[in-house]
Amino acid sequence: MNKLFEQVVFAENPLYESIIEDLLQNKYSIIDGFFTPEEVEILRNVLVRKYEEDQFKKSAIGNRVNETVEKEIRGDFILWINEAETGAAEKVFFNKINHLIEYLNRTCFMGILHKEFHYAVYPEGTFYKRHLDTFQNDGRRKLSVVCYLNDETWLEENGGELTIYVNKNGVEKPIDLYPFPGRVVIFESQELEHEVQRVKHSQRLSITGWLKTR
Ligand SMILES: O=C(O)CCC(=O)C(=O)O
Ligand SMILES: [Fe+2]
Repeated sequence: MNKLFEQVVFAENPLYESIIEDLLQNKYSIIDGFFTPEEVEILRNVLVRKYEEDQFKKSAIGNRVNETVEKEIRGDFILWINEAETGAAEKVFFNKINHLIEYLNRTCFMGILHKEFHYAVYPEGTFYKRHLDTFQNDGRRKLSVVCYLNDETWLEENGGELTIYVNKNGVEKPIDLYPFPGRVVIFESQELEHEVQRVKHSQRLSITGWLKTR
């Protein structure tokens, strides 16, 4: 193949194409197995270690500058991840995320220029009431990305479903998604209200983040 042509030709990625299709049609996409069981286990171990080292803090409402802790609204504990200071496990995480971002920007001109991710732990009894992610004073949030790091023994009875409220022909329909390991849920931050149902047993582990425009 001639050199110039090689640069222009761009391999279509069926997984990413299905994500884009879902986002265009439904404003959300569910990708089971986005992270392999091995990747999930490594990320979970890092999360648990940092949590046990007390590196997490009580989540707050508002933006990073102007935040207040509201237990009635959300009860999770979070730790922001600095991409520049990541270990091996998080590098694998960001490689996958960056690859997806590159594809979105290239094929859909999405204009994702920034991202921010945090680990989250929802201890037993906690939840996150219905909200829109842009209420946190951040209109640049374009796509919300949630990656579940629970282990294989996670049961539906544990609760902690992510409920997203979709609107079909003017009728609201709640969709409950279980936080199974390896599952990633992506949705339009400005469009879809959602909540995390109360965790009834165990603790619910995840990485949540936002892909942001300028
Ligand atoms: O963990 C989830 O499923 C969603 C978390 C969430 O809505 C948030 O952190 O804004
Ligand atoms: Fe949210």
